[in-house]
This record gives sequence, structure tokens and C-alpha cells, in this order.
Amino acid sequence: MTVARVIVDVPSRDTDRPFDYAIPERLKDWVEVGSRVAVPFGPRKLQGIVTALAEDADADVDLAKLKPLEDVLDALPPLSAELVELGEWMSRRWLCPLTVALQAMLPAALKGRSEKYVSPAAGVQWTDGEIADSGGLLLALGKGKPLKLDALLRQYPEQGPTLKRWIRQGRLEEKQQVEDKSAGKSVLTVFPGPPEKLLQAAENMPARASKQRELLRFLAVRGAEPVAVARLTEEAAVALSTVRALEEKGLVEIRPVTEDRDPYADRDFPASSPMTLTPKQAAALAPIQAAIDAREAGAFLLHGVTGSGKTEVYLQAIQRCLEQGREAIVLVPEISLTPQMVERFKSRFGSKVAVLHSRLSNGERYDEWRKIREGRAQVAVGARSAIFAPFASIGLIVIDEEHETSYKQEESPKYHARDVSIERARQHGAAVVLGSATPSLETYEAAKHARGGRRSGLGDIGYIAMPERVANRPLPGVSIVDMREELKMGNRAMFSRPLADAIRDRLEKQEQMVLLLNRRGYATFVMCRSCGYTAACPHCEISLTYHRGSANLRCHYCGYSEAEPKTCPSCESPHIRFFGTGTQKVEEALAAAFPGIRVIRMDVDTTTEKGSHERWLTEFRERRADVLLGTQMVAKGLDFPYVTLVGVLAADAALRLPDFRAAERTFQLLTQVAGRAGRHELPGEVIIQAYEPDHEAITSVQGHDYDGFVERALLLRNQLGYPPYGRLICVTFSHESVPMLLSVGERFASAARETASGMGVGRSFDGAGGDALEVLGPVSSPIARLKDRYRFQCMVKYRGEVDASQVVSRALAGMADAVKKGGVQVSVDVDPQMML
Ligand SMILES: Nc1ncnc2c1ncn2[C@@H]1O[C@H](COP(=O)(O)OP(=O)(O)OP(=O)(O)O)[C@@H](O)[C@H]1O
Ligand SMILES: [Zn+2]
Ligand SMILES: [Zn+2]
Repeated sequence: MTVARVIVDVPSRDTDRPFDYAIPERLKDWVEVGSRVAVPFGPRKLQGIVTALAEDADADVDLAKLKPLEDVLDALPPLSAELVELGEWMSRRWLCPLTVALQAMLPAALKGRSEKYVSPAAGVQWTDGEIADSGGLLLALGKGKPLKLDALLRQYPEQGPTLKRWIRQGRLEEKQQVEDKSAGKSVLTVFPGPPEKLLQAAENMPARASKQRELLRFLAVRGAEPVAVARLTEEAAVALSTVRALEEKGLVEIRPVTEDRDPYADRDFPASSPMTLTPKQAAALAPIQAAIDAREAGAFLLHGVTGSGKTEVYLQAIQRCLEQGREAIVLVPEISLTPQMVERFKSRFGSKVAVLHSRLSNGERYDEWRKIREGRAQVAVGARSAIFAPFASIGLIVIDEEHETSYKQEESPKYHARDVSIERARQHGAAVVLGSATPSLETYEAAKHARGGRRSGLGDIGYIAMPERVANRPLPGVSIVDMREELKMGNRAMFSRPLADAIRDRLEKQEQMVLLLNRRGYATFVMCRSCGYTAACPHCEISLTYHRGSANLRCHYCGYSEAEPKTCPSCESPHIRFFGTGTQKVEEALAAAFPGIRVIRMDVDTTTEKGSHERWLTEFRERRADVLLGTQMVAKGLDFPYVTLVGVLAADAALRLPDFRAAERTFQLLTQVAGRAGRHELPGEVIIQAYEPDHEAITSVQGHDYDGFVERALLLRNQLGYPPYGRLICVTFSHESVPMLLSVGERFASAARETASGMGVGRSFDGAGGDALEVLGPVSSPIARLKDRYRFQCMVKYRGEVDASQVVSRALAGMADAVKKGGVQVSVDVDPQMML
């Protein structure tokens, strides 16, 4: 090979094509597809990835004039040819520059340029022959000090293949110094004394020490949990000296705490062996195992109600895959990557498991990633990006809670891990299992209604149902409280009477509760407290969004707007207002209404600190609190035996978000949180508070009626041409000037329409099926201004076999110059999940 095609790491459309470089003699053995290289690029030196090798340069290029590659940055290429191909597929599918897709697959530690070192792995025996044949390489390495890779490359160019083979076999180790800001860092931490003691001390504090007294009260309420000094001074708004004063009085202790490098490193996981499956589980597992045995790509929807034992099915499917000598990837939503979840995999598969989640430091992530690439782990458990785990022979990909929105990345590359999993499975001949109690409408439709010929985007998916909980445990009873009635009866409190009674009852019985505050969508929409009315767009079936600045309500789909109402258009009540409350307020209300209640609040504010999420859950598991109160993050995957009550405040808060998926999301969230109750011996009860108790997304939760809800929702989606029947591409333009945006937006819309009609695609969405594409907008984006730039969007809506990505990229290509000259930024979201 003499030429390397390189994608340079500059994420722009101009550079989004391979550039050819000559491979100098000394690097011949080192360059592969997937290698990371340094190249000269004009006056600059850039990093890039080799995407192809060729014998010769392109016909119109003189080989002798090609610039040479400057360096290969790793001994083993960080990407495989298969991953490079996957990146190419992603860049077409989600219309992003190839380098953006490729970079998304690399651990952060590999993005910078840092020195690589090679050293012999511990305990490896070398034969005399190997030492002799290595031309001095092993002797050099044998001196014990890791050697720099680039030095080895220069000194022993002919040893390339041998060196690489030994690294692959794990006999040599390739490492790099990762600058790790968080690893091993020690943090000054406050350890408060027992709350009673703190309160006592607060009483006795002289009047002039009011700051100290306040801080004592603050700590007493906060609980015994240690807290970083920096965080405490900020939260309590006190000076460091105040904290120190308490330390001198012996009321708190301050000492440095070193953060773990591997959060699971010194934890013991008791070994677990496969459970005897219930007949339903066995029936679910059979087709999955058959697919794994057949080594043919195939996907399944495992639709199992909460507590039906899906995880055990995953575990035994993984076992089958490992027995075949193949590897498995398990994706779980970031938020449910709790010790509990990790433990279930580690205790079954031990050190074969690598865990990848966002709270790992760069160094930790890199370590886990190397375990996978070097074949020291066979199971990767992680959030979204674990789908790129560098395995060579994948047999199974599991996506738990497949409906979760976090599987879609919101920044570029805006990929969906579910789609990537299906493509990766195709490459490997692997089985995909999409598990959920509340599958997304897209997956459900693809599984249940897969008709020949029509593209769902997911292809054909097998359907497997587990409609009952294990051991015949009943699903919890669900009751719905009409909050309008509560208001009529004079109850203005946050808790309805039935919920308040139930909370009191659980406190008496010393059972536990989960309280969900559905906070998404607060303060964006207007609702009548008396009748539940919310303002919706007359054209789009989407609720209107309140804009404080202009005091009007607007539709983000079509641009319709109306003035902010002073009284309810439906019942004329003046109690019409924006909705808004936070978990903190609920916590206060709980403390006031139920003296002595022990509450753990889990929301973005209390879980930012590394490991805090885990700590709260452990505390709750050990029954050191009565209530786990939180936002979405308390709804998923948790399995606590003493939780017998689930309460939902403002169940319908997100129902009127300007998003056609609002009802689906609400139903999913409520069903998931309801599923936390009564999972073990004690029976569960669910109380849902709502202003719109008759909405299907809520009443269907009561009957645990997923199928009914979804069939009706699909009918509506079909009528409106929304996914999964139609599909969407959202093109957003941003610029300082609105007129500029309007003109660019108009130009795009007409170019896209023209391109589509040039391809013979009509605009009409009427009638059944058939190809159609229409462009809505330009309208102001839901986030109308960001960092002083205005944003406008065009929504491309299409169905059938239309290659809409082509339409969009051609339309954009045609106006690329104008866009660039004007300084307009364009971003494209294919299959957007968040309409906000
Ligand atoms: N075959 C079995 N025999 C006995 N207990 C089982 C069996 N399978 C699962 N369980 C237990 O049933 C409970 C529920 O199982 P699991 O958490 O896997 O359900 P799930 O379907 O993943 O639920 P969710 O979607 O709500 O997270 C767990 O406590 C699990 O240990
Ligand atoms: Zn509208
Ligand atoms: Zn009203």
C-alpha cells in the first residue's frame, strides 16, 4: 500500500472528504484502516483517521506530489475497518461530517495528542527465540521502563508486525499518559456530626455567631451525608471561615477524601448463577437464543411489563453469546447505570464486564475501553456511546428501556443508538434485543405491524411479550385523583387527600414511597387550574408555548400565535396561569405536612457530584429514608422491596408540551414509575394526581393498557403523518439577523420542494401511503434565540421510500456558498426526538 485516504479532524463540510497521503516506508507496517495519524494540511498539522488504503493515488493526482503521513499515533488502530464503515453509514444517515461520526466512537482520552508508551505485560514469559528474533526490541523493553511508541517506531521499523501482534495478544501493553483532572484528586470534605447534636449546638450558639448557627441548622436538615467544602460554602452561602469555626468546636470534621478511579474497583460482587426461568421467560429466551445460534442478524422487541424479569432474559442470552465465543453489548439509560444494575451483570459475568458511563473520568473510560479492545472483557455495559464498544465479534446487543430518549444524542452526530445497534448487528450477524415495558411507538409499530415493503427505518422486528410479573405478583393498583375536584373542595395543597392519607399510612407501617414530580414542561405552557384547559394550536394538535417577552402563545410547528389569555377561554376562571414548581418546594411541603418524614431528594441539583446518585439510592435501599422524591430519574429501573406507594404529582405537566410525542412520553413515564411499586412480597399502590384525569395517557396507566393506548396513538399519528408513519428532518438555521434567516429558510424550503418534485415525489399527505414530502416553515425555533443568535427551522416531513436525507443535503449544497458567506449556521437533525 502506498496511499492512505485520511479524514482530517475538522468538522466542516469543506473538509468532509478523504485526502490522500503517501505512506512513508517507515510507517508501512503501522498504517491500517482505522489508524489515527498526524498529517500536514496546508500550513497546519492535523489529526485524522485513515478510512481506506490504496495502491495508487487518484488518476488526476501525481503520486510523487502527495505529501507523506507524518506519524501514526497509536500502535494498534483505535478503530476497526468495521467501525469506519459504521461511521460512513452514520454520516449518511444523520447528515454529519464523517469525522464527527468517527470521533464519537473514540474515548475522549484518544482525542488529544499524547505520548504512547509500550511495556511488557506483567508475568509474560518470552522465549529465547523471540528475544533473538526481535532485533533488540525485547531487550530494550526488558529494561523495565515503558518506552515511547514513536521512538520504537523509528528505532525498530521492521518489528512493526511483531510488536502489533504482541500488543493484540496482551503480552505487551500500549498505554498512554492521560491527563486526568478528576482521577485521584482529593477533595476537602465536611463530615457533619449527628443532626441532633448539631441542632443542640445551634440552640446554644451565642447570638453574635448567627452565621455558624445558620450553618448548623443547614447541616442538620441536610443530613449526615458528607459534603465537599466548596459545595457546602456555596449551597449554604457561608464563608470557609464559618465552616472552619465549626470544625474547631468539634461539630464537624474536615478531611481530604480521594475520589476513586474505578467506582466499582473495590466492591465485591457476590457471584450469581442463572435463575430457573419462568415459562414466560423461557419462551422469550428461546427465539433470541435461536437467533444467536444462527449467527444471522435479527432484532426482537422484548415487551415485558415492569417486573416481568427482562433482565434475567438478557443475562441468559448474553451467556449463550459468550459460550459461542462472541461478545455482547448492553445499553442502559445513563440514569439507570446504578450499582444495582451494574451488580447484576458483574455478579453474573465477573471481570468479563466492562462498564462505560459518563461519570467515569477520561482515564477510567480509557481503561475500560482498552479492556474491550484487547479482549479482556466480553460484555460491555454502558450508556448510549457504548454501542461503539470496539469488539471484534459481536453476537448480541441488548438495549434496555429502548424507549428512552437518552439513546438519541442531541448534539452532532445526532445518532440514535437503537438504529446504530441494528446496523452494527447487521455487520456482525448479531441479534438485537430491544427491551421495554413501554416500547416506543416506532419499535412497537415495526414489530407488530411490519408489513412487507414499507420501511419503518428499523426493518422487521420480532415481537416477544412477557405480559405478567414474575411469581404471579400483581401489577400495582392505580388510582387517579382529579386535582380540579381537590381545588373545589378547598384543598390548595400539593398533596391530594388520598395521597396524603396514603403517605401517612406508609409512615406508620414503615414502608417506603417514591414520589415523582413530573417537571418537564413546567412554565412553558398555560393551564387553567379550574378546568384543566390548556391552549393548543388549532392547526397542529400541539400545545402553544408561552413567550414572556411578547406575552403571547405560539405554535412551534406552524408559527400560529395568539395573545396570552387573562381568563380561561373554556370556563372563564381567572385561575389560568403557567405551571411551575420544583422538587425543592415539594420537599418543604412534605416536611411541613408530615413532621419527621425522611426525604431523599434526587434531581439534577442533588446528583451532580460524582457518586451522589449511587449514595442516595444506597441510603434509600437501607431504609434510611421514607421517601425518594425526584424527577424522571426516580422512575426507572429501581427495584426496592419496601416500596409500596408511588405518588405522582402533576402527572399531566408534560402532556401539553409542544411535541407530538408528549402523550407517549407521559404514558411511558407514568407506567415506568408505577412499576416501582409492589415488586416483591408487599403489594403496591399508585396514586396519580392530574388536572386532566380523563386524558388517555393517564387513564391507560390505570388499566395497565399499553396495547390500547398505543393502538389509538398510532391511529392519530397516522392521520397526522407523524412518525412512525411519516418521518421528520429538522433543519435549523441560526444567525444574528432575522431577515437573513427568513430568506435563507425560504430558499431552503423551496430548494427542498423543487429537489423532491424533481425526484418525482408529491407533496400530498392525503390518502393511504405513497411517497410524499413536504417542508413546513421556516418558523422560529422553540428555542428562538441562543447565544445572541436567532434560530429558525424548517421541518421536512416525508413518508414512503423518499430519500429525504438526499433531498436535504442537495438543497443545502445548492445554497452552501450563500450560507457560508452570510455566516449562517446550519444544523440538521434527522429523526429528531426532542421538539423543544
Ligand atoms: N425466574 C425468576 N425467578 C425468580 N425471580 C425472578 C426471576 N426472574 C426475575 N426475578 C426477579 O423479579 C424481579 C423483577 O425482575 P427485573 O428487575 O428483571 O424486571 P424487569 O422486567 O427488568 O423490570 P423493569 O422493566 O421494571 O425494570 C427482580 O427482583 C428479579 O430478581
Ligand atoms: Zn401550529
Ligand atoms: Zn378553565
